[in-house]
Amino acid sequence: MASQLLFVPHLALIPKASPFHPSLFSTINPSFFHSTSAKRALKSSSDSRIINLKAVADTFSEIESNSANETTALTLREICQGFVPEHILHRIEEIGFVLPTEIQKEALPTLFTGRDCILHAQTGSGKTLTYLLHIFSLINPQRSSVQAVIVVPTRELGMQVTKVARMLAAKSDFDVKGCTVMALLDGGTLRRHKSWLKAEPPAILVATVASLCHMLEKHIFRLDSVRVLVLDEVDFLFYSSKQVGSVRKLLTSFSSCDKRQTVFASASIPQHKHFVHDCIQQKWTKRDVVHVHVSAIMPMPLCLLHRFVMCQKTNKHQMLLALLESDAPESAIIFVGEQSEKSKKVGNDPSTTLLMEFLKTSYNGSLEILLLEGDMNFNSRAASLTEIRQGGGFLLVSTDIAARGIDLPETTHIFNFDLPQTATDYLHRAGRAGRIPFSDKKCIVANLIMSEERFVLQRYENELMFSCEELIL
Ligand SMILES: Nc1ncnc2c1ncn2[C@@H]1O[C@H](COP(=O)(O)OP(=O)(O)OP(=O)(O)O)[C@@H](O)[C@H]1O
Repeated sequence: MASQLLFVPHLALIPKASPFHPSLFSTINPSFFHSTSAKRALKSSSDSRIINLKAVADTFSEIESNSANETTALTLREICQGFVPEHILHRIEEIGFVLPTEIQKEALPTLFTGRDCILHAQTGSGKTLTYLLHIFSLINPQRSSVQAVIVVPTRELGMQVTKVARMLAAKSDFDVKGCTVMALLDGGTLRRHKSWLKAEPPAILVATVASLCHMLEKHIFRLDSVRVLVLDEVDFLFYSSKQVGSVRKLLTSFSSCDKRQTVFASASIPQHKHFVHDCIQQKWTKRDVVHVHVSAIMPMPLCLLHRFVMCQKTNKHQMLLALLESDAPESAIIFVGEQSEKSKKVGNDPSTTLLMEFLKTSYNGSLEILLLEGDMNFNSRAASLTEIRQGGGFLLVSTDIAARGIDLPETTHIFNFDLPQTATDYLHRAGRAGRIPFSDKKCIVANLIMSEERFVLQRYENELMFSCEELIL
């Protein structure tokens, strides 16, 4: 570590509370500091005692891309060869996944050794493909049993993961037995799934916790045959009061299975050292669990530009309209806060309804206006997402239900019509944009805030190490 800091002596002058204190650099791979571009970039700022946040971010962005060019890049095929079946490798290349993202490069070799893993990397960094490729390396399609279970917090994320798994497993020209994937999600018809699980168990099960636990309690299937259990958005599952009890029970049951491997994934794992410690203590993971932490000092993707506009409660709708007109997004998600119980009780309309009505009468742009919120029935929720995925630009008004895991790569703008409740929520909402790996395209996160909320946003900026620029309309 000392040799790494030789290149950045000025960093020692930064106050300890700063997000750029040298201690934070301990997570960077040492080879990174020895690259020519890193030396050049860090040297050029060595006179300055005041590190501008944006300048450091830009420097890192440049260093990251330069150092990527300097090292000989292994392809995904080269990393997976000998582990993942040929027809899957062929399929990923057909889809266009040739180079690995950072988390794929770092985590796949560890996953292939059979060790438990925590995949901790930015939103949109390709964690789904990471754990799916590993699952395909383990599955024996000849065996009639559930061999991998992926637990997700919402039906929408479950549908998306199922779709990706099926797309990879789809038979190509190769003469191979397909690998079946079942979605066991809240709101589905469990009776049909019960018979299917018993008669012809799928190799991969993508499930929400409640539905999965129901099947386990009714002895419709057992965990014994499961080789790998993935918990996607693991911090959300643990923080959700409705789901945490079942999640703990599931992990405890799985801990007694032979030949088990447990994988956790998320872009945010608050207090991750405690989390890892707890997992080992509770035997939810083995002692040699690996925490693969990519972009540890920059949790927010650098392709996102953050802005805020000051407004009054009474002119928020007009301000949003002005932003939509000036920015002309290709596709956008507008996040609105959940309606409080108190507001429901007195019979107020939810903010989502009011905003939808406003946009339908006032917005003259070409984007299709759609709604996604928890109170809608499952069919309407699915219909909204299907419509979005059929192509064409969209303006999706949503609560935090769309904040986790949903992958709509065409999203160029995020509007926080209401500020999220926590910095973690901000990270996941913002991360619905900028989801095309290896792309140079910048996306916008715009916050509509009242003056008294400025300090809240400032707190998120400090915690997540990004900077937000004021926009005067
Ligand atoms: N190697 C790759 N090359 C190109 N694109 C990729 C690659 N791996 C994944 N992607 C694409 O990147 C996008 C984001 O991937 P994914 O949904 O897995 O992100 P994530 O890390 O799970 O994000 P989040 O934390 O927000 O859930 C997807 O559209 C996926 O198809």
